[in-house]
Amino acid sequence: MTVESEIILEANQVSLRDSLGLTEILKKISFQIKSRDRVVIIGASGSGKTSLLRLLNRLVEATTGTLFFYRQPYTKIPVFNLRKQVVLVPQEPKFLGMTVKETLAYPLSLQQLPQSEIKACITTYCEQLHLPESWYDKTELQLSLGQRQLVTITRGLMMQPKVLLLDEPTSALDIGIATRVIDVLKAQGITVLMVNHQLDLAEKFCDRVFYLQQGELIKDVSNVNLNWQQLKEELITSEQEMEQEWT
Ligand SMILES: Nc1ncnc2c1ncn2[C@@H]1O[C@H](COP(=O)(O)OP(=O)(O)OP(=O)(O)O)[C@@H](O)[C@H]1O
Repeated sequence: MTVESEIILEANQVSLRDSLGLTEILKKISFQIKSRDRVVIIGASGSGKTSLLRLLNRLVEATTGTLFFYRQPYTKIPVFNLRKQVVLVPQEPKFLGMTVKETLAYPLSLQQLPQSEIKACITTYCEQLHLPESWYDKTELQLSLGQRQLVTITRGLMMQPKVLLLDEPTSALDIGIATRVIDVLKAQGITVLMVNHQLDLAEKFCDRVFYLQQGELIKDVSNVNLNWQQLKEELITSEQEMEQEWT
């Protein structure tokens, strides 16, 4: 087996209920993620996209079913080790009172990397993503949502994870910066699962689509079978149906 076809993540009949056990948020989801897969998760609002990423980052626990990381059940892996390798970039990043530079350095200092290496890493990745030095001493209150997103994407990449989970990472970025982010992700050959409503952008980057509907994974399509136009139309219809249900 080549490294490219190695299975990194696996979900086997995974379900998730809310904390009160009243609602089934994700229903018997199964999939395998191989090295270098670039998956976009789509679906109408409330279909479970963010919940799936949170589950994969172990911010919530599966109610039934099993998740595996390199064939090891999630429950057997210390959370800190898992989160070092399966990194989540949330939609609304928080810096917990730290400056940009401290935020970028934090995960690497937890791994006890020498300061000189951390500094070099920050410089390299900030240059690649065009994150200006003038932001280094700013706090989250001094940055826009898009700027904060760029900082947390940079931090996620700096951790060189096995899998990067991105929750609408480019929703507040202008198209030029968003495209640059996508180009860098592509160049790094990183394995990615991203929630993204901007399907035109996802089309440039992703080679696999997970389609969620009311917590069910109703489609898992890759490469040759991908018809982006059809998916866009289906998604619009699904979103309209969901809106009608709400009103
Ligand atoms: N902690 C929770 N407790 C109860 N219900 C929850 C919780 N988290 C999510 N949900 C419910 O689970 C469903 C899926 O939510 P989720 O945020 O995963 O959807 P989504 O597809 O990411 O939506 P959007 O596109 O609007 O961000 C929603 O109906 C939501 O109300």
